[in-house]
Amino acid sequence: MLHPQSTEISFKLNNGVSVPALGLGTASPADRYSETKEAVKAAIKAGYRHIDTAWCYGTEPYIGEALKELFQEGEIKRSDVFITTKVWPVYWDKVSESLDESLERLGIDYVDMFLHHWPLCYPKVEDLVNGISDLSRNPVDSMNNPIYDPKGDWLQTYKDMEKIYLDPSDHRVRSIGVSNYPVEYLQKVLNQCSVKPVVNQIEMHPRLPQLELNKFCHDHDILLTAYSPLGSNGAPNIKIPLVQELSKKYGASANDILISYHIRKGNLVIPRSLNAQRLATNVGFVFLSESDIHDLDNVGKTSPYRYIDEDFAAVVPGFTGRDKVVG
Ligand SMILES: NC(=O)C1=CN([C@@H]2O[C@H](COP(=O)(O)OP(=O)(O)OC[C@H]3O[C@@H](n4cnc5c(N)ncnc54)[C@H](O)[C@@H]3O)[C@@H](O)[C@H]2O)C=CC1
Ligand SMILES: O=C1O[C@H](CO)[C@@H](O)[C@@H]1O
Repeated sequence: MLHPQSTEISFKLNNGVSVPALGLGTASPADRYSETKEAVKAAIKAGYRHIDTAWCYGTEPYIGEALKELFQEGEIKRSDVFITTKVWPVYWDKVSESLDESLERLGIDYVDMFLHHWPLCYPKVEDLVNGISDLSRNPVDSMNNPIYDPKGDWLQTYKDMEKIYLDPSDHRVRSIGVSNYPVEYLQKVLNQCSVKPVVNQIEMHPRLPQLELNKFCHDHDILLTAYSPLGSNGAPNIKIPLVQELSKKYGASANDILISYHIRKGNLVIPRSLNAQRLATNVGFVFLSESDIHDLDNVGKTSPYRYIDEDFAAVVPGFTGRDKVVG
């Protein structure tokens, strides 16, 4: 049976906006930020129409350069590409400023999706050397423990995003959503806010299948976006024996199996690569069977593994500690 490429599959967000299932991740390593420009151009030429970035990645200006050239060359127009950015916790109470900075760096006047990056609040601590907009990305005390803003209220960030989205004179965002939200936080948003998040972007792959969040989000018409689908740096998930087995069974790359796993479940997925050849070849969609999906879920069901595990996430229930994760 013939199947479309992963780049040709789209889903509908709960506000009616269409989103390509496969997006390009752009959390490039700091010493390779500038390569993001050519990666974005290569991805667009390979058929990608969805780019995931964030205020804190440092790659927005390079994505902006790529988009400018792609628009000038007539390769795509703005409405052909879905762009996501995110507000980082140092700007938990400066949502509008964060959005303006992102738009300026990206060289565009709206984003298709604007996400609350983490439900926590950092104080604004100056860091003129390694900071972002001269603020420390992850403020820590003298013992290297994360410090949080005592006046902070993570829900306020989402409420401020909601105001922007609902203001009929403000056209800067086409949809709003969240990232790294556990079920109880999503429930709080549903109880206290009027705009349902369109997505929850979370780490998800066979070693961290996130079955509880899948059920909750699908029951509430919230899409999940899988980050670190390959297992982040070095793509360790490619070596999972079952992934290798399915790769042989379907005559597809292990990368395609790991991406199709999410799309087949109706979720979005945003792998990262700076390699033009990989970007062009890893877009095959594999129509995995129900039993393949079940088996892939089982890889991490009993002993889930989280690759992105940073100290600051300790305040978000269930989101930290490699030994403590709930799949
Ligand atoms: N919302 C959030 O808190 C987070 C969001 N993200 C987003 O998700 C994206 C993807 O997650 P990442 O952690 O970047 O990791 P990933 O799981 O996409 O893996 C990236 C790694 O895989 C390598 N790779 C890519 N294709 C490969 C192939 N075919 N064979 C071998 N190696 C390959 C890359 O060189 C890189 O080292 C990010 O770039 C970012 O946009 C990532 C982390 C957290
Ligand atoms: O999006 C993100 O990327 C970094 C890790 O790559 C993480 O801190 C953040 O959630």
